[in-house]
Amino acid sequence: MKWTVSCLQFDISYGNPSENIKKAESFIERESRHADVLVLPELWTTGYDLTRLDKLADENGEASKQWLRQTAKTYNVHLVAGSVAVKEGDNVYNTMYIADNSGQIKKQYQKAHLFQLMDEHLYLSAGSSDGFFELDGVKCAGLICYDIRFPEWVRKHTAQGANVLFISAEWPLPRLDHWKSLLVARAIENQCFVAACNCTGSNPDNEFAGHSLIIDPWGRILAEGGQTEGAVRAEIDVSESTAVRSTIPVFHDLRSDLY
Ligand SMILES: O=C(O)CCC(=O)C(=O)O
Repeated sequence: MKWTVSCLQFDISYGNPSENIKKAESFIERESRHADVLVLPELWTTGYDLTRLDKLADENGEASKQWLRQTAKTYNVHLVAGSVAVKEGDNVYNTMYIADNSGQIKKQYQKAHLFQLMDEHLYLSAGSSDGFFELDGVKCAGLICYDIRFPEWVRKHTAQGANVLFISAEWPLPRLDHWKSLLVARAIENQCFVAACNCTGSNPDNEFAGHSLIIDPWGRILAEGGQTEGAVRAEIDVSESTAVRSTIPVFHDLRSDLY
């Protein structure tokens, strides 16, 4: 399967969902002419407006899912729709939705690792189920930002066969070097493609790094954004992941008797 994948990196308007939805739609409208799969950043409707998140969060994700079904179908594109704040009962989750190009929701993933340095644990609840899904018969996983610091969590998904990792993030500029090194390492050690979408711009507390990346299973960077808004696009041939896994059979050679 060959896909053109595009990460839509943009400056998220703080606590302003209607502005952000308008901006995302115009990116999606333009980029759907060039790509099969589009990836959005983390918390792209609200940004990290944590103190108001309880009010801004989408009740059970109903509005987000409705928007996603319609948008994916209208533009005939698979959407890894970043993440949005979703309220379930008394809890708010950092939730990623994925829809295929027929408008069917394929997956919901709630961020498993909350980033204490940005106070996420005070305002959000951690999810506890995996991010594994399939699109066009391709095994994929969706993960969110801080999750990439947990190689065991990523490996859980690739051990289940995921050949493509989609990451949505609001990764701060001071740790841009970590962002790049961690993503390249996750691609190499898991012998998979990585498509990672980070936002640009800033909020009252952080400046964000942009530099969305698309990386192949050898760890080569196929496309990289800068610090300004735009689409970061590359064609990927998913079978390359299987080819690399048979050249260096890491998954076969794993010593699960030792660790
Ligand atoms: O791990 C990091 O340095 C950044 C993580 C982060 O910003 C997040 O999970 O929102």
